[in-house]
Amino acid sequence: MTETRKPLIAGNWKMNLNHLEAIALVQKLAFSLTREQLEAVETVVLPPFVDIRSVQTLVDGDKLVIGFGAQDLSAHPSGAYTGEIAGSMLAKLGCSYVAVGHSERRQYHEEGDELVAAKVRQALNNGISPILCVGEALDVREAGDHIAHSVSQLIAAVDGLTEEELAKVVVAYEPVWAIGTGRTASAEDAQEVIGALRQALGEKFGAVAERVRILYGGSVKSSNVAQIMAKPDIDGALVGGASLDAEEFAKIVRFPEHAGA
Ligand SMILES: O=C[C@H](O)COP(=O)(O)O
Repeated sequence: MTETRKPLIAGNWKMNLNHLEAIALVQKLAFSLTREQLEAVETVVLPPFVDIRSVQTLVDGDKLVIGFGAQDLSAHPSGAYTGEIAGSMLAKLGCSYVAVGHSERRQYHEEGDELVAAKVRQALNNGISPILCVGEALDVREAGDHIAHSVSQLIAAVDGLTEEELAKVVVAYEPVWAIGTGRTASAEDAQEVIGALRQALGEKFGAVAERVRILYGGSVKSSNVAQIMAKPDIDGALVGGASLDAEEFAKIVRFPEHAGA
């Protein structure tokens, strides 16, 4: 974490919580966090598509300083793509962020680098910041190829962007072996890869790389977030399981207060 990039904690709910449960969780979150805490650490939830309208109504109605977004979007702007959701639809709902290339999409829906790049493009075309997920599976890490693999996924997805567009992208390094397993990468392991991602962006795009926020994701909890956030290139966390519990998620957002505890 550095002074120049605002910390971002994003909760990816995955396929959990209906729209009523979504309202309850966001309300609890708003009660648990002060305006100062929410201004110090950008706090975002990524609910399932069907919850977004309800979350938008609550956030707008109560003027909450909580952002929201989606977990995926179509690579196409509109048309005959049954079941897909366009970036323009998410923008109309007030989404600020959308996860792109999550390993669960790459693994279960066979999303490759080309599709992920097209989704990044659609997000940016609609004024939404993609949270671009990259990261290696266990076999790749054991072979020692984790940096090359993650850098390659990153560069494939941002190739062709302008510097101004890149500045709006959020990157999330999520080693697949740490997702939902309770096995967190050490802060040093996360910094190693995230530092390499920033360096690769610097080599390709120049100084704007210092403005890009790069998050860590994979079994982040209130008990480990502070040590992860202490690393210089890590600007936040993409939280899965722990974001489904409002109190635990609020504790993660309050990481500056329990740093060193
Ligand atoms: O998008 C979030 C990540 O996949 C991390 O999930 P997790 O915190 O449940 O390990």
